[in-house]
Amino acid sequence: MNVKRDVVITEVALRDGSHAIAHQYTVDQVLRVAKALGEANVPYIEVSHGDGLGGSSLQYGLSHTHEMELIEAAVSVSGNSKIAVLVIPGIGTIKEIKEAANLGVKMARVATHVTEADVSAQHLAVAKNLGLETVGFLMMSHMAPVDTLVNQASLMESYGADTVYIVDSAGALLPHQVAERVRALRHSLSVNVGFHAHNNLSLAMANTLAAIQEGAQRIDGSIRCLGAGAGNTQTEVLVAVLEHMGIVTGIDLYKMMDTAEDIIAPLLKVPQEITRDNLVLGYAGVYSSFLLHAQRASKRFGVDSRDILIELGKHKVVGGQEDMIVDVAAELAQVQAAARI
Ligand SMILES: C[C@H](O)CC(=O)C(=O)O
Ligand SMILES: [Mn+2]
Repeated sequence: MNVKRDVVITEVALRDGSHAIAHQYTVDQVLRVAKALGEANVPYIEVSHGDGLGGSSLQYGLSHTHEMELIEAAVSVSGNSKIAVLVIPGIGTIKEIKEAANLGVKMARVATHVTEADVSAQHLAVAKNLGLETVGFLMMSHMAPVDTLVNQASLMESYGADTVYIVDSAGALLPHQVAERVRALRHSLSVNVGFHAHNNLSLAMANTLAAIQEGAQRIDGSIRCLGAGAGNTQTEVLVAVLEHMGIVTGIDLYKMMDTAEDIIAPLLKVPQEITRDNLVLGYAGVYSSFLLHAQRASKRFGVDSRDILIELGKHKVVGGQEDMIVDVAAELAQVQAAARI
């Protein structure tokens, strides 16, 4: 169905949601989810390991099924919806972008830490040459002042990004901070501005609306909130809210609600909630995908997972430093044991 969309939504449950289920998606699950999202007329569906192409590893978590099999499955059933992939340079390589493009992927989102846009140049250029739509994805955007964010976004634009995203990886931004960031990018860039929220402080919807009100044209959502930490902006809820605001997404609300209830909910071992650990992710400004790693370290070293997350926040640890979680937990265990003597 061809419809003019005011806001273009990328559904991320099959990528960001992979963090929440420890990267255990099966081909059968992806087939069911991607088919249903296609029937609901979702414009873009992102499929990859939670940490992007090439993420399956001991450091980030081993996938149940190779992501190229999942991508191929999604492409085969998604109808008019386009399949997107995420890639973090250094974790994913040019080779994987080419492989994904050969499988029929239409959009590549190149993600870097908010101060490291320069490492996206090569990956964006390759994706563009392959004819893919390109997105620059500035993770942990709460960690940089607005002028730095603008500089980094401009770099991504100069490398060929068709859209640059402000990514609130920790779910730490407040609505007025999102508004000022989107406003600044809209003022300085000629390309689209996007926003990706996490719901750790229960602000994903408010932040997303603030972004849209400031002119963000691309928005991420995850159906049933299936994303890292407390998940992302809940797609089906966003579709309903935007419909009330007269903003056209082109997505079928009833089909999304049914998919959330009948296909996604049964996948979840526990509902996506703002648990105390998720709340601390937002409160301490920690990368949402660190959640399961910190919980594992908590069990291993007998340290409260909240203490680990708060400490990681103080260290200003960023994506790619997952090994620091174990270091921090081990150190805390030592300090706490010494304090007990
Ligand atoms: C690789 C990360 O999970 C990307 C993302 O969704 C975020 O930073 O948030
Ligand atoms: Mn995310």
